[in-house]
Amino acid sequence: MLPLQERVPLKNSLQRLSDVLVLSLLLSLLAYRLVSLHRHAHLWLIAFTCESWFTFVWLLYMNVKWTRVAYKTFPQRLSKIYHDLPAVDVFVTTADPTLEPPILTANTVLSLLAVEYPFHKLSCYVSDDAASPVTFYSLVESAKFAKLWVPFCKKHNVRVRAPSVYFSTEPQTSHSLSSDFMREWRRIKDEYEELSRRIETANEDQILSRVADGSKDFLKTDRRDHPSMVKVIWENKEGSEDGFPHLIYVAREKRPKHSHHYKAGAMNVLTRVSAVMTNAPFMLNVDCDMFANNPEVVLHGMCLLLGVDDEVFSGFAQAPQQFYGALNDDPFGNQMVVLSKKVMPGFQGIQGPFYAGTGCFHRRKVIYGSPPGPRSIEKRGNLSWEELEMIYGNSLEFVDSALQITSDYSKGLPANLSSRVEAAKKVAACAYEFNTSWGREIGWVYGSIVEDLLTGMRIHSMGWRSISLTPEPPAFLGCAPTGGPASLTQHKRWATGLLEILLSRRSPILAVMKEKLMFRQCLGYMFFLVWPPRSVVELCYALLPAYCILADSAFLPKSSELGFLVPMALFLSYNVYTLTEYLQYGLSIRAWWNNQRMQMIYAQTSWLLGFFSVLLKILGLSETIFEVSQKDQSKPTDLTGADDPGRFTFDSSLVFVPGTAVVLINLTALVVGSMRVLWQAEAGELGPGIGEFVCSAWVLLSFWPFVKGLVGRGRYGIPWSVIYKAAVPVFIFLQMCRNE
Ligand SMILES: O=c1ccn([C@@H]2O[C@H](COP(=O)(O)OP(=O)(O)O[C@H]3O[C@H](CO)[C@@H](O)[C@H](O)[C@H]3O)[C@@H](O)[C@H]2O)c(=O)[nH]1
Ligand SMILES: [Mn+2]
Repeated sequence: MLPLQERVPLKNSLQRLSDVLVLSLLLSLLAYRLVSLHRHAHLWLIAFTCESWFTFVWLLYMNVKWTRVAYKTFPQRLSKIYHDLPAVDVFVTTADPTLEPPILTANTVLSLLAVEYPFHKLSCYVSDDAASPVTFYSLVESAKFAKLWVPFCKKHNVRVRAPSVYFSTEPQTSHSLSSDFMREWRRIKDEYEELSRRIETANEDQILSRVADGSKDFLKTDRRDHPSMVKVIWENKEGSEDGFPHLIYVAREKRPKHSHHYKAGAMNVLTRVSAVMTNAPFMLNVDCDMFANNPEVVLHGMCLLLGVDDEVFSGFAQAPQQFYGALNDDPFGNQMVVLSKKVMPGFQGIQGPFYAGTGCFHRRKVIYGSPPGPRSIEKRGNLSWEELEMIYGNSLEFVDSALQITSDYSKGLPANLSSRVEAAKKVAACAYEFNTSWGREIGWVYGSIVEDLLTGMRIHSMGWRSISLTPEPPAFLGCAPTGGPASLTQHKRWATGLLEILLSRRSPILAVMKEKLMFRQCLGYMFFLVWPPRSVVELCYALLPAYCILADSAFLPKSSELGFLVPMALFLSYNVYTLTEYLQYGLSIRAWWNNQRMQMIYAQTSWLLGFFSVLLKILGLSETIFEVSQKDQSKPTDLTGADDPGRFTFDSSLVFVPGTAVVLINLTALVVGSMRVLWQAEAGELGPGIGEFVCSAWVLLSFWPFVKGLVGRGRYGIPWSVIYKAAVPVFIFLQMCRNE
């Protein structure tokens, strides 16, 4: 029997050699500092501490990349082996109709309804945390359009099944001969344009008065205070020949007094609602902006989940996050190309990729806490009702569905969805999870706003491995945030959530000791989890050169000394090495530079704020919140020259304060330093040398968007309120330099 998947170890020798080269230079630098420590003051010690930390982070990064593996999948073999493919429940989450335009969600849903898979085996559930009638309306309208769209895609084997993307270009020439096709294409395009016009112009009042069917529940809904709503928008009746998957709208109950756990809470509700309605053994989850870019994506996913000798190897199958309509040269350093090409395969060589929150196929039983191996045929059936209720909550329908899943025995899908709506509403209620295992041993794990990493880590800690889904063309494509505020806020949220994980009782350090998390996988997770503390070290190191210039001292050897060669070689080889990584994947030098400098900016602004927000949480002064990213639909072509989408923008958020301070300090240092060089012919023995000046200039160059922000206008300029706030730390810093 032909295998459904193939494991491909990737060649690594050159990369390992370069990794070791950089590591040995780091170690040489540390050694040099140690032997010359006696000659220098406390600055040498600070530098040594920071550099030890960088060496540690480099080791973490090396560990992740050391053994890289990829998987190939062969979906065309699937139908020869399985006559009856398993059911898959598909989840889409949305939370805010202004930040996440409903037309985007509609496109994601349409792309999923049209995938190549037996359609009576798929059901699509949309969770709307805004309980927005506009989102509901747009799904109702999309379902009508799907009646044309899905058959069209299947008949003509359309490659990209998100209509907005498909219709953004003319059809490929192979079709253009047939006038029938062109007529149909135009008709459907017109229909789509009409659909998007209606969705984009829809306003709440209008909808509430127009859509009589099903929208009356939305009257008087406050998004923070309403009962649960579950609406079957489209039920794919048994036996129909050409149809498309079920489409169900879910808005979980929200009450101001009850914590709703953001996305993790939404995922748990989707898990339960789908369990009582269709109970598929597999689940696929995507964010509202992540459309299915490869129509065979579910088949590829099944190759990884079904095609393994032992299920333990694929607890879940994760596709890397990739982006659509991305700006040229990655100006905000968030397209994650190197991450998905280097780091994902690296994790694959250990215990498997981390769960990234979107583009992931899960085994339902894993989400329910079943361990791998023969023990997974669990005896939960022998538990008493009270015990089951303590685990799963008090819904008979849900417990029944969960027992089927954990015993690997499914009765199949219930015939009539509408009859399950009441049960579904019950499991979508706020109070359902009280005194149950939800959010701990069952479902998406609570306690961090980076719920994805945390949940994936729990799965790895149970001993499961995961597997990466990398079909060609890419499985899913989404939107990367653009502009300063959105990009920095996203990183701030991540840093906050990562520190929450690091400090929680689910920290990987504990999991490696007490559970089945592999040691190298733990180090892999640590590579991300150390972001927030890393911010402090990076900020400190970035201020060292300016400090030395202002206080007339040095933290680097003089250019005349032999020791100078070590940091210089390190600086050059590190940059050349990372640059070749970018060139290797066909990215530009600019993309490399943008990523280098954004990395520095994120570290010293977003991660730093993330670090402090967790401190405030620990002190009980504030809660951490999930700030949803703005999804931009604008394509680079829509924009005129006047409005450059790649240009860094600002607002009055606190996240801009540390960056502004860093820039002001380095500007002052460079001005003061150059004046001193001009006036004072002899440089002091202990004063700053070329090294300090280059480093300070390098920091300034990395923060160039902020330098431009100091003189920019409107949203391209740093607001005065931010500059005033930044002036305080700048002033303190300058005082410290003088007291030296
Ligand atoms: O209360 C909430 C908040 C968010 N979301 C959804 O969560 C998804 C991700 O939100 P987004 O603002 O796009 O965050 P990103 O930073 O782009 O998301 C990445 O990081 C998140 C963790 O911080 C993961 O949940 C995501 O899957 C992952 O793509 C979106 O579909 C939202 O609609 C909810 O359903 N409820
Ligand atoms: Mn997103």
